[in-house]
Amino acid sequence: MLKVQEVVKHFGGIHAVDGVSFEVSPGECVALIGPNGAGKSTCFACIAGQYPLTAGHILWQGQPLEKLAPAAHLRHGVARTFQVAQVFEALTVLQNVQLAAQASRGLRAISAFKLLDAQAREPAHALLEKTGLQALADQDALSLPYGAKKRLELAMALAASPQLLLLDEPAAGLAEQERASLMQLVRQLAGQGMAVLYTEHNMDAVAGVADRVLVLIEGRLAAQGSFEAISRDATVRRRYLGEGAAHA
Ligand SMILES: Nc1ncnc2c1ncn2[C@@H]1O[C@H](COP(=O)(O)OP(=O)(O)OP(=O)(O)O)[C@@H](O)[C@H]1O
Repeated sequence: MLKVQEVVKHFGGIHAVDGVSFEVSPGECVALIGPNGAGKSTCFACIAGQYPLTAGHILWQGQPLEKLAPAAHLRHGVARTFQVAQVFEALTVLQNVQLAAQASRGLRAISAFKLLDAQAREPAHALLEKTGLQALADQDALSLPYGAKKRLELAMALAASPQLLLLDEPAAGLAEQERASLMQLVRQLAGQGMAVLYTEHNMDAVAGVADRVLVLIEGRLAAQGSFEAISRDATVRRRYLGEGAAHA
């Protein structure tokens, strides 16, 4: 289980995250939403180990995650994706996933590339199958359409066999059809027992996908519950989802 306990992150005088606590259990798909500047990215970055905390704790399976470097997260079953998909454009789709699988076993990237081996091929093919990329296995990542690049980044994250998956705006930049099918995949991953936490601006990627929605406003958790429940919440309606509220 992921336990975020009273997390505070200040940048000088800016209280980006101001005492946030929540938990994500295995098998649960949780969305972190809120207006621009609410602290979503900062909160997410704290969990992913990008920033030292001003105060509070982040525990994963009882381990203090905030004490681990981001690179060590994979070894503890925590993988992430980025808002703008990050893949190796000079490699094929299959090679990207092979490399990710090997890197997650602790091989340095440069030596891992030289060692792209048959051993990692089968699991990599299975991941391409799972993420709907099998037909593109031998295509250079450079020439992939953006939706496929987002899928590839997800396949690379899955190559580490994570138990906690952190997705930074998985639906950003995707057309409606691509978004729906990617979020269906995300839902399936949680259904298979993974703990999934994602930030999102697009409510189509939250409604019917997230088991629970956390709403951040001004660095604090303003509401949490099902999408239906938070949609009815007076504060959330006034500050984010409701009539006249500005949201992207
Ligand atoms: N590295 C930083 N240095 C200084 N201030 C920062 C930094 N990162 C974020 N902030 C500030 O912290 C606050 C929260 O920003 P954050 O990016 O976490 O919000 P967000 O909810 O992710 O917004 P958006 O939806 O627009 O991405 C904002 O006031 C922002 O300007």
